[in-house]
Amino acid sequence: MPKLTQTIEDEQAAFNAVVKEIKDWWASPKQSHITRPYSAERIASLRGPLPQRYASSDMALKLWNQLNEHRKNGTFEMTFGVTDPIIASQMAKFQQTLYVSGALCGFSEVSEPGMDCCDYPMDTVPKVVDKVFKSQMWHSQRQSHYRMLASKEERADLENWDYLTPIVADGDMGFGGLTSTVKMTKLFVEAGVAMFHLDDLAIGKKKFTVGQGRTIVPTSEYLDRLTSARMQIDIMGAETLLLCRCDTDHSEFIADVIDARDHKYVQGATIPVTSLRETLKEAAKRGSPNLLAVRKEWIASAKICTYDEAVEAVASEIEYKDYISKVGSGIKSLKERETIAKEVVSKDIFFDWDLPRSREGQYLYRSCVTGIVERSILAAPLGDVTWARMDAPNWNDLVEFHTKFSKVIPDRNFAFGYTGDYDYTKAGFSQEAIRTFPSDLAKMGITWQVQPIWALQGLNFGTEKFAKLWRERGIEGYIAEVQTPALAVKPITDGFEKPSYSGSYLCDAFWDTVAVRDVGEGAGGEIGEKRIR
Ligand SMILES: C[C@](O)(C(=O)O)[C@H](CC(=O)O)C(=O)O
Repeated sequence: MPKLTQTIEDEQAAFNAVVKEIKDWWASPKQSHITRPYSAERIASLRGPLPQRYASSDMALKLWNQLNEHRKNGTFEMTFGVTDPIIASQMAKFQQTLYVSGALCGFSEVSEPGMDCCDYPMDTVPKVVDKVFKSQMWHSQRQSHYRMLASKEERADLENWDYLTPIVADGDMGFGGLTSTVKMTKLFVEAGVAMFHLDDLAIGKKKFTVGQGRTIVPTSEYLDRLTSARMQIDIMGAETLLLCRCDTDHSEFIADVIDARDHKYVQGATIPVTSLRETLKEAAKRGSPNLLAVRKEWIASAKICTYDEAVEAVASEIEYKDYISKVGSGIKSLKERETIAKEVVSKDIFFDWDLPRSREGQYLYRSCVTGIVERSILAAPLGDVTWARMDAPNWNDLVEFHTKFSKVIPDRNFAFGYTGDYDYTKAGFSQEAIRTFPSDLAKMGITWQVQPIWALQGLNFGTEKFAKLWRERGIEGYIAEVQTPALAVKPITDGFEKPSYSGSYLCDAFWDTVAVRDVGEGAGGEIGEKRIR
């Protein structure tokens, strides 16, 4: 194998040039809001020798401009979840962006379908992004070819859609440890994604069906996840946007207590009882039919609360005030809180956060808007857009989150998901409030809004209706209810003068181009003047 012949000086000069290029790039307007915990030198050393150019960068810059334009004007983008290129092509007419939803991919893009538990392979969503992005390129290609077959005058009446709608994708929790997040990020960038989101949920613990809440990871692990993705984007020299999603709302558990920033939200037992784990084990042995009820009873009997609440319950009013002022607003671990309480509270405080731990080791967590704001603000400098995913459309929580966040980091672009089974009436929304909800959200800076799983309701519903029609009315029903109205749409969808959902003229053009040699001079030169066909 030949050795590289470069001198050490040349190698150093080339390295220094890359470092400078990275530093200049990070100072550019699109990058300057990001704070990295690593140096340009480190990123330069992690780069390979053949710099690549990624379409992801073009799409990210396009999305970034769209979002900032919305932010300036108080307007917003409304998109929905898609995994199918056919649906994506029609969305280009009304949506500025597309969303590749993990939940939808888990249902329809894998050989083992299932609930949104993030248990599908790590490359599932990137592969769908790749498929959809390639379809966008293909639609752009066939459209531009078709247009260039027409004269300038004719072109004015032809369809001219922007099929390159930036794709936002679901990266869930990064599908493993640091290296999985790195690999997934690489796949997303290579696939042409404009932005993807990473959340703070614990891997393998995304449950919806057992009547228990979600589990988040410690703040430090969430930040590491985002940093891993940011590092990989930087290694690739891409502009890809990172959406920092925070799923702390209504989370019931935290996977670990390694980060003191989380301690004030961890709950413990304030009565010395048998541990929850032992209690459940005993109940299972006895054949108790409802372990969830046993758990509920245990939680009530152990008087579960946070450490500060435990202090409040025992201390006098003056002692508690003293305790709170000594704790202050900085980070204080449980140990530090206990030391302060020992100093200022005359009575003993019993607090044990190990007693309520689950059999998987999770700690009980108390979610609140302040906690979500704190996490999101710590995460923000690693990403470009923020999404505090809510379990329900709670208007007060939404206002509190976005107002508090914006006081610390103004002008942020936020995302919001209209999750499929949100009950707006139950959440107190009037018909009028539902109507104005999207624009009311936009007033708080929520510029990117998505209905992630429309396909599960909308497509299912539409397919069921058509299946019934086809069974009952056959081709007569098809012609009356599908074909005739579809062909009546002007301009004809994806088809121009000759209805064709498949862009057959592009295929013809390949034949024409290759066959030019046999048909003689001139055919290939007539583009823009005269049809080849
Ligand atoms: C956005 C989401 O992550 C998805 O996979 O589409 C889901 C969607 C949903 O549950 O409606 C989520 O919000 O967690």
